[in-house]
Amino acid sequence: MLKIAVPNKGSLSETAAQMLAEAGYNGRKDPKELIVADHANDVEFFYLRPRDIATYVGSGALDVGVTGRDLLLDSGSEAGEIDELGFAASTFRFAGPAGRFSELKELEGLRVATSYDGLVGDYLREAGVSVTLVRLDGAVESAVRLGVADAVADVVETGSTLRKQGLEIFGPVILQSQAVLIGAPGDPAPGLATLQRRLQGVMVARRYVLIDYDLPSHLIEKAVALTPGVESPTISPLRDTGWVAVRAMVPKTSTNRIMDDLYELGARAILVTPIHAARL
Ligand SMILES: Nc1ncnc2c1ncn2[C@@H]1O[C@H](COP(=O)(O)OP(=O)(O)OP(=O)(O)O)[C@@H](O)[C@H]1O
Ligand SMILES: O=P(O)(O)OC[C@H]1O[C@H](OP(=O)(O)OP(=O)(O)O)[C@H](O)[C@@H]1O
Ligand SMILES: [Mg+2]
Repeated sequence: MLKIAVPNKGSLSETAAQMLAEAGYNGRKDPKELIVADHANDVEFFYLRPRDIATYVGSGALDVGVTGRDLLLDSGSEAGEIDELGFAASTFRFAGPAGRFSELKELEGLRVATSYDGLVGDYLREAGVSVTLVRLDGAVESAVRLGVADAVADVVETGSTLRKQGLEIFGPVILQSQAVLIGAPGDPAPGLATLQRRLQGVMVARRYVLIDYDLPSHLIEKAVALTPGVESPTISPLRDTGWVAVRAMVPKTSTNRIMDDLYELGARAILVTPIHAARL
């Protein structure tokens, strides 16, 4: 059975569980459950703290896991990143009191608060800047106001937590992070390829919709440029010989723009349907 580590709490847990459910796996029903066997799919789920997942997978105790790229790098574990999972996107940045810092080297000799001391320590060592790291568990944006640090290094999504504390980002981007599937060192575990294909299917189903439309045949080339599909759009004859029906996958976020452009071009009966599941 493939042993899969899943975040039990925090910002990754809900979407990770949802993706696995959409991929056809039977996860836990009771949030107090820590280990759940899904015999039908020949996998076993281990619900663990997101920060610990890389440690378990890196040691080989578990085959694969869902965690954040930032947590993986912070752990220093030997687990490897297998696939991006397309959620929990963030950047990892330095921040200080508005207007105080403009360059990384200005941190030399100062105190930097973070929950990711492994990641930040490695980064600053590489950059040749020597600081005192203040390791905090969370809410690090308060550290400057409360006087325990001169700057912070933390996860930034919208930036609103920083702004509310009078902080602003400065210096280079430490990392672009998102949720990732990680694997134990060595040969891929049996069953891993199936898990990967299923998760990729879920990502496609979340990211794309199907668009169908009718079109005068002489406009095919122009319409196909608007909806190239993933491989190539399907074009079927209509009873009226001057027209064709076109079907293609398009990114969900551009649906309305594409519908406007198609209508403008001369397409009619433009229909959009969600994709329930996919294997490409
Ligand atoms: N606001 C956010 N936007 C996107 N990703 C985030 C956000 N906050 C945390 N993450 C990501 O979630 C992961 C951290 O998850 P974890 O559950 O440990 O922290 P948390 O959500 O902050 O929970 P906790 O309440 O324990 O601090 C990291 O990969 C991090 O990049
Ligand atoms: O840029 P923003 O959109 O404001 O999001 C970033 C914030 O979200 C997370 O905090 P979380 O709520 O997990 O609290 P924590 O700091 O205690 O982990 C993260 O640690 C940042 O503080
Ligand atoms: Mg947090």
